[in-house]
Amino acid sequence: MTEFAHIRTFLQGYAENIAQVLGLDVTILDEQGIRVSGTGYYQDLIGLPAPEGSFFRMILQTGQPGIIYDMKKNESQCMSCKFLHQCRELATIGFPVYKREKMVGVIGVIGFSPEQKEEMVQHTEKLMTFLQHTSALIEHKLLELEEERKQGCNIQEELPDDAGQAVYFAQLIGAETGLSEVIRKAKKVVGSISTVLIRGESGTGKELLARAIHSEGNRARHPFIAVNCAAIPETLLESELFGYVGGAFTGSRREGKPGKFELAHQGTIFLDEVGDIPLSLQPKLLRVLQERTVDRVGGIKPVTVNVRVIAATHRDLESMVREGTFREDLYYRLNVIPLRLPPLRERRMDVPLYLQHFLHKYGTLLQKGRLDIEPHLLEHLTCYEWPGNIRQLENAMEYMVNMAEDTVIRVADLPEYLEQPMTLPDCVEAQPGGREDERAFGFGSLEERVAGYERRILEHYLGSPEWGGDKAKIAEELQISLSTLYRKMERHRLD
Ligand SMILES: Nc1ncnc2c1ncn2[C@@H]1O[C@H](COP(=O)(O)OP(=O)(O)OP(=O)(O)O)[C@@H](O)[C@H]1O
Repeated sequence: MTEFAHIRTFLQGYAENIAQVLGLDVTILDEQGIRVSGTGYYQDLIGLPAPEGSFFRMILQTGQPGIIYDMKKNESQCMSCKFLHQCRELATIGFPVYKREKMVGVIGVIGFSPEQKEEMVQHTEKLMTFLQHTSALIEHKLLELEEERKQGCNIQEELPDDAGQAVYFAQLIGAETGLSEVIRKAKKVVGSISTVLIRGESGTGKELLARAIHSEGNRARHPFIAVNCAAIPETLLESELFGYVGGAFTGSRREGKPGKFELAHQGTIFLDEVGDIPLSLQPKLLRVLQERTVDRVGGIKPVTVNVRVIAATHRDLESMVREGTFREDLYYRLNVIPLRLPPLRERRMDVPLYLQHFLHKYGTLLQKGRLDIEPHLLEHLTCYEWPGNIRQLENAMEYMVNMAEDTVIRVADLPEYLEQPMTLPDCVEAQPGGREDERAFGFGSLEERVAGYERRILEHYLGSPEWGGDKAKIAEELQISLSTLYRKMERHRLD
């Protein structure tokens, strides 16, 4: 774990304040060259490594502050940075951050416009002094944290690595379009203790929204603890959530262990997939929500916790209540502030924004530079249903950027399961600019279009109740052998 792991929220907040006051962009890298905070252009790249050979990496190697006015005229300083020729930075000043003489990161201010550059040239000395002070302040913060730990606040030691990962509403793509309504509501409750229930299909950004509510509220300095209730075996979930006292059961730690509610003290607990909490544990969760006290397994003394609860689920809790698999009282206790994240297919106008965002992200991460998507492919990706929502779209873009042979993403770079949108004439029709021949025949090479058509035929027969999934009969109807049918099904990943 790097030194900055526990102060990411602090660093991002600090970077944003500096950027606002100076009118320049700010970025901070940790000792491994990972961008832990950034504003403007660099905000999208938080969490990603800075390119090898870049100016800030050089500062991490030499430990010396540095200034560059016009990267392209200073190739020696930017060494072998793969991004040199796409670099839009006109002026950069970087300063190392130390903790007791050990370098732990680098902070920099950047100008992208000629006016910003001019400002930086005029005030180089002042900016350098300012960064020096900022670097000292970050060191002070790290030492303070170390001191707190020494004083026995060992809860911090147990926090997962991502507990401090700050997310801001402005970072959510779609914040000004398809998500504006839900974000408007969420912003109203950032400072409240009331329980929030986020609904939405898998991959719609429920955890990201929960993190933004935490990061922009008054608990941001304290932990955000995420628990996926569906991923933890039922037998362990109770002790994971509520902790246990020493010797509570065979194999338990002698000194006992705090549960996630205790770890989240003063911060936020995110109960993901809350609909999967077994009925047997629901009364205990209800008690925490009502009384804000936790009973450790095997314990007799309740522990008071000050925790904001944000829960999320893709399940239909109302039906579960009717069926008796989810307690009604718990449902009402959770559903105080309901927020719904719409699936991508309900906000197609946002899809191009996500495509561009992930193109930029993976273009940078995979050191491929600036990439574009063929215009008609962009249209068809916008048409696709994206059942896995943003997560699926992100993975697809990562695949396509890997496959791209030059600076343009083409049909040939699509993952196989995405060949489907090429055969969605309705969607093309719905798109302004969809050409008549595309509406009739899909798009891509002849082979790709025929394959798409074949897939639709197979899907129809295999899915139709009339044929009842009887492959021998379907093969006969299509006048192919059974083994050919299986081969084609495998090719199209149908089963
Ligand atoms: N609005 C958004 N802007 C940018 N990226 C997003 C957005 N929403 C989601 N993502 C990205 O999509 C992925 C899935 O998001 P997240 O884990 O928050 O979804 P989820 O609804 O909690 O999924 P699940 O229900 O499967 O746990 C993450 O990589 C996240 O960073």
